[in-house]
Amino acid sequence: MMAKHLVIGEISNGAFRNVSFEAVAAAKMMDESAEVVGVVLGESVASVAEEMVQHGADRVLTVESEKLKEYTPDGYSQVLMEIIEQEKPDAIVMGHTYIGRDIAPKIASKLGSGLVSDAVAIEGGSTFIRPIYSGKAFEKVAIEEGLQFVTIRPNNIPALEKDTGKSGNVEAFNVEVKDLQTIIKEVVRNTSTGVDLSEASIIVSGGRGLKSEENFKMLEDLADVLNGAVGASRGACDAEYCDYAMQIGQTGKVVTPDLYIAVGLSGAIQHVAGMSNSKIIVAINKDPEAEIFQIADYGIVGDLFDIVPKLTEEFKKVVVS
Ligand SMILES: Cc1cc2nc3c(=O)[nH]c(=O)nc-3n(C[C@H](O)[C@H](O)[C@H](O)COP(=O)(O)OP(=O)(O)OC[C@H]3O[C@@H](n4cnc5c(N)ncnc54)[C@H](O)[C@@H]3O)c2cc1C
Repeated sequence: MMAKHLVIGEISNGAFRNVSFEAVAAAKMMDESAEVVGVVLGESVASVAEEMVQHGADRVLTVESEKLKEYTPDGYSQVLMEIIEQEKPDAIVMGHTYIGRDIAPKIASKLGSGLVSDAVAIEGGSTFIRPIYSGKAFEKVAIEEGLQFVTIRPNNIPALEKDTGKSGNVEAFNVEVKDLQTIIKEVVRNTSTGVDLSEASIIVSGGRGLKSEENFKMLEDLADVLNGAVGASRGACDAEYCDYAMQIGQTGKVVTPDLYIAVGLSGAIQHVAGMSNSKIIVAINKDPEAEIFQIADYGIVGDLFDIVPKLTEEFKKVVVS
């Protein structure tokens, strides 16, 4: 019998987070012949749900309710449990985002299943590779029987190419959302650029070497040219040069962009824990002994106040936006 893989999509600001499509690709990698069923919860999500089909899902179930406008653990777990009970999937895949990190263990415990969290690659369909010890090592976890429940780290498993010719196969799943124990009254979004840090393919990250909040603008200019996002070390956040929402590291966000440009930050172990799996790391630091150079693919030793504006100007000449 054909296996069924449920992929829980995520909407942010009215559009899918890219990890939703990466999760569809992961579900296919786990079993190419499986039926992949997308799930989207939210207030008015039916209009965008088709995009999951265009990225490889066979069909998509939507649940629309004012109560699901913002993520709440009780609202989501109640609805997802009903869908899981009805659909009886062989696997569940979702992003290792703040929602995935919160809801996946709750649902796994309700189902009495295991959970592989934060997978960055899949081998042979049922062996998952995940970082351990703050990214210093990787472990392989094989699921031998029962439900395969996995969260995947954004930006690691490539999404399938979008086929805009595909359409249909979006169904409303009827479920009454019970009264919530948590009511979200307001969401204050505090990000420096339009690009989501955890999904950005290019990140320009600054440290205490920037010396002031005004100087951080320099990084925004560089990030804008590259269509990237701006991140920071905790040193920069503690010094109030930028908001803690931008902190990368052990106690901040974990990122895996294609390009990470570390500017005026020393490369403390707690910072490296959040960015060492970036595909290419470029470090700019005036101290040739700075630890960041030990993990950098390319290093520029010099004064960031000279180098960053020059880089921005040079990239402006070659980057076609
Ligand atoms: C429990 C715990 C959790 C932590 N979690 C995190 C975390 O999640 N993320 C994190 O980042 N940190 C974290 N830290 C803090 C971490 O240990 C470091 O203190 C912090 O990362 C240092 O920030 P920094 O590199 O910006 O500052 P510094 O270490 O002060 O480095 C500044 C760098 O800028 C360079 N510089 C100065 N001026 C210039 C210039 N003009 N041009 C070029 N280079 C220049 C200097 O050479 C230096 O290397 C944590 C610490 C603890 C104890």
